Amino acid sequence: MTIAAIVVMGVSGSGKSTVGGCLARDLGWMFEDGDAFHPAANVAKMSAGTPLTDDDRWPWLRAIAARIDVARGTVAPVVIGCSALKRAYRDVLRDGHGDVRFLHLAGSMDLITARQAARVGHFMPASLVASQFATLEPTTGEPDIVEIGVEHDPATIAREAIATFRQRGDIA
Ligand SMILES: Nc1ncnc2c1ncn2[C@@H]1O[C@H](COP(=O)(O)OP(=O)(O)OP(=O)(O)O)[C@@H](O)[C@H]1O
Ligand SMILES: O=C(O)[C@H](O)[C@@H](O)[C@H](O)[C@H](O)CO
Repeated sequence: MTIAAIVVMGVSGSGKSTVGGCLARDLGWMFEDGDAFHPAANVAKMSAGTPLTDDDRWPWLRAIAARIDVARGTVAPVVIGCSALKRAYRDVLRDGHGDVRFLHLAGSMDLITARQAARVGHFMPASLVASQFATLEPTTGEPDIVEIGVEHDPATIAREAIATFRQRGDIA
């Protein structure tokens, strides 16, 4: 089975863009930031400190699934950062194909809130991190998800993720 995408998932501030960039570079794959697929209204809402609803998220998730479908069609796999907080969201991205894998960047609310508060030039306020944790559904029972803690530096996390995906036979 050729993998179409590795989705780097986790709450806002968990390091999806940072780690996803390292991962894509190390694999020689393209990187896409899921934030770029949000309609402007979603970005405005988050910037104002209001969490998105399911209805806000469905079109965004479908747009990311469509990008994964392009990767599938062109056989050019992609790393995509997308919070994918609920199982139903992850199912939209899987789209029943069996060729999507997830890297879940897991960490404590304290650590991630501190990183988020220190980050500059991003629309997402640190005040939304708590709601991200409240929305995050456990990934247990989803064998296509590899979880790594965010205490390590991004390059180490990317290396560990590649070693694990290789060990599992997901990637060459
Ligand atoms: N493993 C890490 N160790 C130390 N700092 C990190 C790590 N990962 C990310 N950071 C820092 O934490 C902040 C948040 O990271 P990043 O923007 O990559 O998160 P994100 O999950 O993409 O966020 P969002 O979903 O809000 O776009 C950044 O300032 C980044 O430099
Ligand atoms: O599902 C959501 O609540 C949003 O998509 C957020 O997770 C943002 O995309 C991102 O994390 C902020 O940069």
